[in-house]
Amino acid sequence: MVFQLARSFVLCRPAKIAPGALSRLYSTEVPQFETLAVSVPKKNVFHVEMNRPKQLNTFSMTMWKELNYCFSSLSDNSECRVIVISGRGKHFTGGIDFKSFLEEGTKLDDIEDVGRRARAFEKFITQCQDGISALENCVKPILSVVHSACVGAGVDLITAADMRYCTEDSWFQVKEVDIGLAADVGTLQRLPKVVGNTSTVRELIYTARKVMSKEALELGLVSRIYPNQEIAIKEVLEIADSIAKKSPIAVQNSKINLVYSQSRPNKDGLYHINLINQASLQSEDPKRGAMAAVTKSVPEYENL
Ligand SMILES: CCC/C=C/C=C/C(=O)SCCNC(=O)CCNC(=O)[C@H](O)C(C)(C)COP(=O)(O)OP(=O)(O)OC[C@H]1O[C@@H](n2cnc3c(N)ncnc32)[C@H](O)[C@@H]1OP(=O)(O)O
Repeated sequence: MVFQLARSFVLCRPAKIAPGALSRLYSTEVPQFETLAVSVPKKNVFHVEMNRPKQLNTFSMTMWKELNYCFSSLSDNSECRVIVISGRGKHFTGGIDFKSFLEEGTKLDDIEDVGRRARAFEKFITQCQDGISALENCVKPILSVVHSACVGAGVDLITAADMRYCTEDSWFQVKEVDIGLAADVGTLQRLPKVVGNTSTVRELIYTARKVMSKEALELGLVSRIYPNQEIAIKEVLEIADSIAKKSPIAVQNSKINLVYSQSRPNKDGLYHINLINQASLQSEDPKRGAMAAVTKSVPEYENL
C-alpha cells in the first residue's frame, strides 16, 4: 500500500528551516522539494530520490539545503522509521554542480575584505556540510542505493548513510583533487571509517581513480551488488521493511549510539548507551519484545 506523503508530513518538525519552506513541510498537500522526491512505498519506510535527472543529480545550492531540511524533518517524523535514498535518471550523482559552484564562488569573491570573505566562505561550506551531515544526524537508519556514477559529493553522501548497496554498473570516485579541492563535506572523515584500509582510502583520495562495483564490495564500501536499479531498490526496500518492523526505540537508540561511539573511546560509548538505556529499558518495547520471544509471536511497536 502506498501511503500519501502528506499524512506523514503533517506532524513533521524540521530542526532547521529555511524561509518559505515551512508551508511546504507543514502542508497537508504532498510536499514538493525542488531537488528531492519523497514517497512512502511501505509502511514506515520513506524513499528519498535525488530528482535532478537532467543535471545528473548534481548538487546545487538548493539541493544541499533541501537535503538538510528533508533529513532533519524525517528524523523528527514519527511515521518514518527507515529511509532509502537513491537517484533518478542515468546516474546516482555527478557530484557538485559546477555551474552552481562557480556562481557561488564568484559571488563570494566580490566581497572585498578578506576576513569578511572568509566568513562568507565558511557559511557556504557549512551549508554544504550540513546537507550531508543531516543523514548522519537523522536518527532513522538510511540505506543508500547507488547506480552508475557516484562521484565527489556522492561519496560524501553515501558515507554519511548507514548502509550502502549498489548495482553492477556502479562506480565510485573521490574526485575532489581533480577539481583542485580537498574534500570538505565528509569523505575524509567518514570514508576511512567505512573502508578501514587507510592505505587504499588515501590512494583513492590522492589519485581520484574510479572504483568499480566489484572492488567497492571487496573494500566493504558496499554491502551487496544487485543486477540493476529496479531490483536493487526492490530488495533494499525489503531490508528497510524488516528494520521498520523492529522496535523504533531499539533501532534509533542503536544508531544514536553507533554515531556517538564512532570516534570516541569504548568507555565513553558504553557510558552513553548506559545512560540511554537507563530510560529505554523502562519503555514498553523491551517488554513487548521479550514477551513475543516467549510466546513465539510477532511484536508490534508504537511509532517513536
Ligand atoms: C564546498 C563544496 C563542497 C563540495 C564539494 C564537492 C565536490 C565534488 O563533487 S567533486 C566532483 C565533481 N564532479 C565531477 O567531476 C563529475 C564530472 N562529470 C563526469 O565525470 C561525467 O559527466 C559523469 C560521469 C557524471 C556523467 O558522464 P556521462 O557520459 O553520462 O555524461 P556527460 O556527457 O559527461 O555529461 C552530460 C552533461 O552533464 C554535464 N555535467 C557533468 N557533470 C557535471 C557537473 N558536476 N556539474 C555540471 N554539469 C555537469 C556535462 O558537462 C554534460 O553537459 P553538456 O556537454 O552540456 O551536455
